[in-house]
Amino acid sequence: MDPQTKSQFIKDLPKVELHMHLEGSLEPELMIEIAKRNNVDIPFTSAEQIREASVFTSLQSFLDLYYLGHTVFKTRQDFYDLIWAYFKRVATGNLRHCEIFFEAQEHVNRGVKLEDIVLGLHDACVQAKKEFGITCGLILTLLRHFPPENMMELLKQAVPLKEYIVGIGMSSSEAGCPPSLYVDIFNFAREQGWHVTSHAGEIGPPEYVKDSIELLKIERCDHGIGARTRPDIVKLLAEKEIGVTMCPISNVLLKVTESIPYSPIRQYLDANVKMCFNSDDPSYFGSNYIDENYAAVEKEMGLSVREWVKIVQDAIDMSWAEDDVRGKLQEELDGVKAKYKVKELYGIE
Ligand SMILES: Nc1ncnc2[nH]cnc12
Ligand SMILES: [Zn+2]
Repeated sequence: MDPQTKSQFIKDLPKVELHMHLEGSLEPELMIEIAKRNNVDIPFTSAEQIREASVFTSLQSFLDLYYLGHTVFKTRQDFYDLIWAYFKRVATGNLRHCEIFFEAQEHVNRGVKLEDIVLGLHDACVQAKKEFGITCGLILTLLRHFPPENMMELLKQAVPLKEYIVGIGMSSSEAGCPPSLYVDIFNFAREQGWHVTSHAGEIGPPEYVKDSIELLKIERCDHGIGARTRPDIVKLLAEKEIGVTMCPISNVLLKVTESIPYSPIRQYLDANVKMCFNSDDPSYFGSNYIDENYAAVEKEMGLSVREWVKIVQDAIDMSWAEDDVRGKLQEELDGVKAKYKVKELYGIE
């Protein structure tokens, strides 16, 4: 495929995003606007200042700014506006389905009502399906910098809102927070019928990936790149079909990997680990959304057509979408394969 056709082929692929923190899509202009209308003091008066502050030396240096951004949110409308801005942006990049992390624990601990958050987000999801044909699942994401008891309290509060929440995730820094601390939390979440995933092996050691699989029984692994020095754990990911949701631009900007080719993308592809590419916190990482992550991987690594099809197929297979949505995504991927004669020219069914 010539480079121009290849780039169009990658744009045409139906995008499925499984690792995006809603609060990480807060563009600086919207942060300023919501802070003003809610009378929240933040140490910035312009979007430009926030962009200038968005240069990071580590995961923690990012989290410090990121959680400051959380403080502007108060009302149901705020959450609607935040997710709506994401939908509007990604609709232009052919996003078809997403499962989004929302970090209610920060907001509820500040006094915001969980119901306002969930219902504000849900309203926008309904509208996005109508207006853009985008489907969205909401993942209530627990934060490791709060104690497990606080996580459990939030999960219990979320039970009556169960129908609006597709799964439970866990993020924030892994430092000093091994998966073994959260066994009861994940047992409770699974008992409620929620899907479960967790950040593991972003900055944490390989054992955190293994323990998240074996103790927390995660269905997919967010980042998961920390397993790369342990072939036995990479094999476990492949054998148990635990897909990893990779975030290539995030890993480079947070100094987790030296560059995109130095992440384990090639290693995991060759080991037949399921994986997909995602944006993590697009607004804080130079407004690089999922389509820009796809383009960056192609620019740095030049994956084959076969591998690109696998990435999107894996994302569909890893998703927690209902069967009808999954069927529609499959049809769209098959349509792109037919358009580019992928079966005839590249031998992929
Ligand atoms: N990259 C990341 N790692 C852990 N927690 C996060 N929350 C938002 N982005 C995150
Ligand atoms: Zn993340």
